[in-house]
Amino acid sequence: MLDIITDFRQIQRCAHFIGLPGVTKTLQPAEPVRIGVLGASQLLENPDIDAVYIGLPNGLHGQWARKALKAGKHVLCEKPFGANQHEAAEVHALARQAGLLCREAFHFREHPLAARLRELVLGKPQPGLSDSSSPSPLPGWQQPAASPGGSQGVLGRLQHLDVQLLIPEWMFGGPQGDNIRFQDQLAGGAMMDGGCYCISLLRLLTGAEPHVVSAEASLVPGSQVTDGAMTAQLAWSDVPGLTASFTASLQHPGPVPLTQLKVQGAK
Ligand SMILES: NC(=O)C1=CN([C@@H]2O[C@H](COP(=O)(O)OP(=O)(O)OC[C@H]3O[C@@H](n4cnc5c(N)ncnc54)[C@H](OP(=O)(O)O)[C@@H]3O)[C@@H](O)[C@H]2O)C=CC1
Ligand SMILES: O=C1OC[C@@H](O)[C@H](O)[C@H]1O
Repeated sequence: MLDIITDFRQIQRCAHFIGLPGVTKTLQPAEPVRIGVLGASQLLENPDIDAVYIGLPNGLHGQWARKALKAGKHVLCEKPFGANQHEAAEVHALARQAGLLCREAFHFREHPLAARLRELVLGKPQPGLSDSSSPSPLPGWQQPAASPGGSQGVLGRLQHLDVQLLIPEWMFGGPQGDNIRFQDQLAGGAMMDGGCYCISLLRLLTGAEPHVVSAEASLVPGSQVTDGAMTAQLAWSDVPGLTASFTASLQHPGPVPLTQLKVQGAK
């Protein structure tokens, strides 16, 4: 968050940071950033504000992204930027229609490590905000490449990728607690929390859209929809021979988080 504000300070039109009660009071940036505290609706009505960051629980992303876009604001929204496919498509369409940027906060995609990984695995540079030559009406938005078949990294033709994002139960208090990650009505669950990173990474490293072959969720006690862990097998219909798997968990028994990527190529 502070990095984002620091960046905003380089841009004249974003010199003022205005936020919600309880958020801004902990920040003490140097002049000339001016801090104000407004309610959310006032914030969206303010013509001096160009962009908003939505750091709410998952189940509220869609409705606030819609409100912000309708108010003419660019949006940086926490991941996942919709609670379901319908909501994500609606927000995406709204942003395109309005010619506004709506960016999902997968910041790992902007790190040099991600660029290097993509170069190694796919042999292609990374699309993204850094590509200022993009003619897209939404800066930084690009169609994923149709297929990774034509391009190869150091491992040769890609065969299988496996991603693990395992968070120990103690970190968020487990399903008995009140963390947003375990709330049905806030679109919680391991798939929504960590699984979306796994899919995002797989899309980044292959440049193509996977589909689900099979998936197995372990639901948290008392819920019909919130998964404590999710394992899935994926494939790519336009890339024969390429498969992937991932596991996202909020109930990892280990003492520390585990994030791991394994890539198998033909070489
Ligand atoms: N990109 C990244 O690296 C990270 C992304 N995230 C994402 O950020 C989002 C928020 O996660 P996190 O910060 O842990 O969440 P928090 O539980 O800390 O809540 C964040 C904010 O949402 C408000 N809020 C919480 N519950 C409700 C509710 N029921 N109704 C209205 N407002 C509510 C909180 O207000 P109050 O304080 O007043 O309760 C708080 O301001 C999630 O989508 C998560 O996936 C999270 C961590 C890292
Ligand atoms: O970056 C993150 O790491 C831990 C997750 O639970 C969190 O929501 C996520 O965004």
